[in-house]
Amino acid sequence: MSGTDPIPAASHIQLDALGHDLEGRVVLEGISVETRARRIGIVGRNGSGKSTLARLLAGLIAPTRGSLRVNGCDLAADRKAALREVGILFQNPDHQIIFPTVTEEIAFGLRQQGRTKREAETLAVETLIRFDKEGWRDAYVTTLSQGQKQLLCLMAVSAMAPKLLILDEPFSGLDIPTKAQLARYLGLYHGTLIQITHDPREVEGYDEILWLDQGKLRMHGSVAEVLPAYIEEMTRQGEADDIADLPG
Ligand SMILES: Nc1ncnc2c1ncn2[C@@H]1O[C@H](COP(=O)(O)OP(=O)(O)OP(=O)(O)O)[C@@H](O)[C@H]1O
Repeated sequence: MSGTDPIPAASHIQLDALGHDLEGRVVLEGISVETRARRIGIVGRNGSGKSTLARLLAGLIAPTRGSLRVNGCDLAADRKAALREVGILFQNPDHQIIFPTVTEEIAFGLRQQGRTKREAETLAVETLIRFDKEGWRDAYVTTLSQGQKQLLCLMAVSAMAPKLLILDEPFSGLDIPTKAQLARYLGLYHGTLIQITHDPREVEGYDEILWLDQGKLRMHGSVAEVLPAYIEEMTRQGEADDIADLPG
């Protein structure tokens, strides 16, 4: 990637007694957090509510209870603000990509932000150049590997220049070299980053960690405060056998 984005101010995230139900089940409850940290990790076991919190933070769903603001905006109510403030990368790029070619895919988000067709295409090409991928301009998405598709998603979201980027385990299915390469591209994103993971190693260098446990905020603090306690608890739970338990 050549060139870097200007460094924006850190995002202000405010969650106040946030709760969310899915199909009548409480999935998140009583989450209160205020932070301006630049690198935030959200850790927790499978089913602890991490992806639901990511979707709430991106304004893709509205909270059932409480409130959520990013840079003062209620993103679920203000679609324009959501497109300006937040980008999200999902685990499966096939759930994110909707256009047949690389340039069309990158241009789509820019069109959603209100740019003209010509502006969107110009910015899409500029983004490809910034990532040293100009050769991908007319490539068909079906010809890309999973890692390349994730890079396309990262380019598409970067083109929109969100102040907050949420990663919902986008690299979890990729091999180690592909992961490392994508992490390098990601290192050049200078906005606020929230990474969802169950693997504490992925967020070791982060500023703050939120630990979700069965839909509740178990801990919020520095890496040094939260990760050792999380690892100890995960090790303890690994020695038990709750995999057979079905939700009540
Ligand atoms: N559409 C849905 N309808 C009903 N329940 C759901 C739905 N999506 C998720 N859930 C439930 O909500 C809970 C939290 O799910 P969520 O995907 O947010 O957790 P997660 O921490 O991201 O899990 P994982 O690490 O496995 O992705 C789980 O018990 C899940 O079964």
